[in-house]
Amino acid sequence: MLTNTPPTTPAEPARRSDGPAEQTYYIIDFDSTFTKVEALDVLGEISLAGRPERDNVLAQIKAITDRGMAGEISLAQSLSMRLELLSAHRDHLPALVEVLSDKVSDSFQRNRAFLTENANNIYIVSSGFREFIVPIVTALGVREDHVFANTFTFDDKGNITGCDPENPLSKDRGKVQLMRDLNLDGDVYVIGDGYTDYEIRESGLANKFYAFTENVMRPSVVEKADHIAPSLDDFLFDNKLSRSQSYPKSRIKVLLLENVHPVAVQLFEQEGFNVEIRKGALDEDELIEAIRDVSILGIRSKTNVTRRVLEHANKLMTVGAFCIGTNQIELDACTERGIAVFNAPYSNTRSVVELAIGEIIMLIRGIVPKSNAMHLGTWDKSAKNSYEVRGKKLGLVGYGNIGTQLSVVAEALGMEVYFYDVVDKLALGNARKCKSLDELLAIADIISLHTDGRADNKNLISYREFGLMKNGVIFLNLSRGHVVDIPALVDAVERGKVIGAGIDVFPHEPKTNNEEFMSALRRLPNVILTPHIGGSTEEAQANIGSFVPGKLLEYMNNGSTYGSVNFPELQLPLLKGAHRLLHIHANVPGILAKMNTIFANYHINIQGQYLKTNEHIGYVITDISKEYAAEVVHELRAIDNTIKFRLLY
Ligand SMILES: NC(=O)c1ccc[n+]([C@@H]2O[C@H](COP(=O)([O-])OP(=O)(O)OC[C@H]3O[C@@H](n4cnc5c(N)ncnc54)[C@H](O)[C@@H]3O)[C@@H](O)[C@H]2O)c1
Ligand SMILES: O=C(O)[C@H](O)COP(=O)(O)O
Repeated sequence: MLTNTPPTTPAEPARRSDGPAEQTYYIIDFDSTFTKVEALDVLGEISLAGRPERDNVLAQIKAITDRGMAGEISLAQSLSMRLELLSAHRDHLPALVEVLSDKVSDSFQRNRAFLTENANNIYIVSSGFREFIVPIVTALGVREDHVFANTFTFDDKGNITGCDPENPLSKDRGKVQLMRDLNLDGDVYVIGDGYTDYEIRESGLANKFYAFTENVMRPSVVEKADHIAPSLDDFLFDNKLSRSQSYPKSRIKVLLLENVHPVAVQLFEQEGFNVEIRKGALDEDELIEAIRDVSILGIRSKTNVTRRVLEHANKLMTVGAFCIGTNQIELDACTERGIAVFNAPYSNTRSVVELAIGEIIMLIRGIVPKSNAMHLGTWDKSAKNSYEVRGKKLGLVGYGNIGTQLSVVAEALGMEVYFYDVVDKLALGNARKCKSLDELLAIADIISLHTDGRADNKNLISYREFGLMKNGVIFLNLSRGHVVDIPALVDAVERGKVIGAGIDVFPHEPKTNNEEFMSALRRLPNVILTPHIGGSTEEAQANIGSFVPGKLLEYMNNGSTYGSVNFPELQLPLLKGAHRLLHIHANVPGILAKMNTIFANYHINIQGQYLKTNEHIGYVITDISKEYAAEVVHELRAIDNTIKFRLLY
């Protein structure tokens, strides 16, 4: 006997645009498929809260779940073992439903329309329990009488004692039995993460089994599947069903290098992208190998995205520098290929400023040699060559985001600030502008570099520049390694021209933490060496980890390029009730006219159109009504000088 009544008449045909068969039924599992979690694990967390044995019991419950899902123990065994451990009560169920309603799989949340539009053809078949499944799935449009699951048994005090033994779903191969009883007339597609879902296909009662891997990937299940569905979008795309994503994001690869913050990984995964992470940087050849099928690349300061790399990056649409500097990316080559580049221009500014201030104080007091000596047992209490920063002249080379913020904080400590920038910048507070680099170098007691990493800045500070500085100057470089000529700095330190230096960036930096740092600066006195950590604070990395994906996702989902370092900047309205055509082309005359001629020829109603160009490319976004001939897209792609074309809906 079934715990709920199967429909007595065949389900009505669903309203689908262009589905695979006349009558197709979708059989969907609940735990770890419809929701991200196993409900009995969550019930255990609730029912065992506050008990000393909680963690131990929860681990046992999870292990039993996994063994059951992988087909290692029978379903009946798995159910009864877990229920016995749970100590759950009827009163725990509302809390369970509340937790589960927040744990609906992201791709199911996104595709509610599929669930409601096809409600007559969708069945939930689960070894879970109706008591929590029905409220969750019906809220998203599934019919209550299409939910087939177990039911709990309770004692007279309301404790959960087990499950109704009459229900076929409580038994081994229960889903197979249920599908036999349902006797659906048409194609049957099963979507699930467990072995019991595959059993339906194995028994010949389904045409296809889709292993759903958005939440868990079970190798023993995946190897049996007709298809692997990393998300519901992927399943819908595969079956040409209406869906929320024009192209399933699970088929779009994101490669994140250099240990970017986990929040970034989470943001891309939440959106359904296929994310690969690597801890270190890659050299050119390694990146060429890794980038072939990548659409979104995330790097930090050590991965060079060269023209040669880009020649192998046929799918690449956008690059995110999870840092401030973009000198490691060949921006012109990206632009020519229609690849939009974004960075995080302010997220670690404060961290660099704080390190600079800290180092200035440490260096001017000679703390590093004093501390080193103390570690060797030497007590050298003296004020010689130890100074306050108050009243000292701080010279900033580069007065951008970091330079200006350092200027403000340094003034608060009583320093006199001088700056030199190639661009005419507004002086903040009492800071004084210098007319030339030479003027600044001659005036300052402490010199700190904050220029960007453009190629022209190579060896900006070399023998001549050190020669212009005061004797006994303090020197900091937290900008880019190539800005300082290292042999000249070594010479200046050895001659006592520079009596203290703080260096965070180097012309050659190790790719990973396992490589040795090689530099002529090693072992020089009163020189603080740090491994390019100016921006490496928890706060900065978390800020960058959410800021940059925000930009990349806006570009991918909406086409907006606001904040791009190489694309014409456009902040676009959200796409509603239209299809959005994104056309990137070389900036030559007449492209917009050609596009609009195509729209006119096909009588297309334009809902909105936006154009922006820079010296290299033009970017045209056109929102059009949903009904149009497929040839329109082909013709737009074929316009001369088209670099890239994308369709969003
Ligand atoms: N050490 C780290 O971990 C770390 C962290 C963040 C940023 N950075 C680096 O710090 C530097 C500054 O960052 P920002 O955010 O202030 O950049 P920014 O672009 O806001 O400012 C750079 C300024 O330097 C000026 N400039 C360029 N070349 C110059 C020159 N030759 N002489 C004088 N001025 C020149 C520019 O006009 C600009 O005003 C960048 O190189 C960035 O990559 C390092
Ligand atoms: O450009 C930057 O923001 C800094 O150089 C920091 O780079 P990182 O992310 O590689 O530490």
